[in-house]
Amino acid sequence: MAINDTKVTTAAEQWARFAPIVTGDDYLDSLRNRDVVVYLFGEQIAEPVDHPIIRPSINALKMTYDLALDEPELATAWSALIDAPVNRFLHIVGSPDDLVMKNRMQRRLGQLTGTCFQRCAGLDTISVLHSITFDIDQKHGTKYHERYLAFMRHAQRNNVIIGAGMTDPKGDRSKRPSEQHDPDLFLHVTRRVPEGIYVRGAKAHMTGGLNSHWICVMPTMNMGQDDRDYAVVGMVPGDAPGLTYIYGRQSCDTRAMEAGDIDKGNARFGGQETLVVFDDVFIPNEHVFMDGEYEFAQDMVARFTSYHRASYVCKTGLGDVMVGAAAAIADYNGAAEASHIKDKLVEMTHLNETIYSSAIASSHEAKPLASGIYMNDSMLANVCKHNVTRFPYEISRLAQDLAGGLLVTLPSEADFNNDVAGPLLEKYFKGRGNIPVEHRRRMLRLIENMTLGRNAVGYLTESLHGAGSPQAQRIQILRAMDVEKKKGYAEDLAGIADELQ
Ligand SMILES: Cc1cc2nc3c(=O)[nH]c(=O)nc-3n(C[C@H](O)[C@H](O)[C@H](O)COP(=O)(O)OP(=O)(O)OC[C@H]3O[C@@H](n4cnc5c(N)ncnc54)[C@H](O)[C@@H]3O)c2cc1C
Repeated sequence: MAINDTKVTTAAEQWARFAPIVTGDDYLDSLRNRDVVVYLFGEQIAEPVDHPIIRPSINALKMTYDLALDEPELATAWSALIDAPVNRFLHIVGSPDDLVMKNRMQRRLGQLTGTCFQRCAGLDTISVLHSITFDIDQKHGTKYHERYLAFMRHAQRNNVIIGAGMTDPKGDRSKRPSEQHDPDLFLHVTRRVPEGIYVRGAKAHMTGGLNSHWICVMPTMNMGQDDRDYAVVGMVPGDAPGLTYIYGRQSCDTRAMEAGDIDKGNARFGGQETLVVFDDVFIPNEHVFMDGEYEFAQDMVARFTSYHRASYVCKTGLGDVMVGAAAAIADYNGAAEASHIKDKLVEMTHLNETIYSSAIASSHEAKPLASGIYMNDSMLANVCKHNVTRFPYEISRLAQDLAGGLLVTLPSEADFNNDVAGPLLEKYFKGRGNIPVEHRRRMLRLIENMTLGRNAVGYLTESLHGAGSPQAQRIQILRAMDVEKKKGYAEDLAGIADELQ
């Protein structure tokens, strides 16, 4: 691939194009008329904001702005950096309480949207950058922390969304970045000029990338000396020249193109993942926060996962919706009073609250780092995320149990609107008492949406792989579990003297 001579722009020029966002509608406006290259179903999309498949994902992010106005005590915080209140998704965590409040807000947004609202990875990125830039400066005498704070002042004043581009395509998993057959399988620096750097490669599965104002690129794994050019962290505007977004398909996504809103299951809200390709994208020095300090990549990933694995508490908000949906459909079916139904709702709640408790505990147990920021307890954050890789699947199984087979055999909205088929369906799909058939259909479609359809991405598979596949948590738990110390407790109580060992 030839090197693009994309125009060198300064950080000031990049920020000059932003206007402060206050309301959810301001946010929608901020995404309009951007010069972004987006492919979906083999076509370039002129205006993503108005596309029926994309719009629900934008609505979910919009909710993070709406909530800040509706429930400011939950979704805003005071920023010492600009001496003003800021959206909690841009707040630099100064205490364990900040992390607890963040978790509460995440659960609330899960309840309101029933999907991934796409802003947590960005928040966790700005948290980890605070301490990593500080630590690199301490060792190398660089100026990354100052640059980071300057970026954050702009970000907070303009109330922007930052997406996290950590996961590279990775090619052959057994090989390091510098060993891949194609050097672009991990994002890397291709050129350094006095004003900044150029990066090439791609970031995979990027949540809300297209809906973000900035994308932070950062390493996805530990790096060695030969991987120097891959050890790069920088902020790229979401509409930077050289970026191409290729939209990820979701199960049942074309239902968003159909008439009517019932078969969509959750017509208003959805998630979004894209492959984001960087074709020699320029990053001005002011927005470069790591360039070649490969020995910090491992710490950066470990700290990011400490924050981000606790952020999966958001799935408890979706779990609340699932418990509610399961209880409602049992009620509509006339089975709500059965003892096994109540017991299954108890089981779902128990699983959901177990996730919540590990996340909240991890935040309460947060400790300060050298830069002054607080970080979640890593063991408990990993336990939280590991629970999330399993419990939503069991919660979904129980919701499907209570829903009955109609969950997957219910005819289409078009058939319900048909003059002949419609009345037959109304007659034969009547449930309990005066509950309208439409209520039953809507609740079944919501459960379908979250366990088999578009939002199963956010509730199930993202729960499995997002922030690292299950094995990544087991490795962290293994590292931190200190079995030798625990053997000591047991041997002490068992009366096994040192001299016998
Ligand atoms: C819905 C969704 C949203 C996401 N959002 C974001 C985002 O916003 N930003 C972002 O940066 N990332 C995001 N991710 C990416 C996520 O972090 C990765 O999916 C995750 O780290 C796993 O990587 P992978 O998908 O490449 O799977 P793979 O690496 O291919 O893993 C597949 C399996 O192979 C195993 N495996 C992989 N490598 C090895 C090895 N070397 N040795 C032994 N076993 C191995 C894994 O344990 C796993 O079981 C998202 C993912 C999903 C599904």
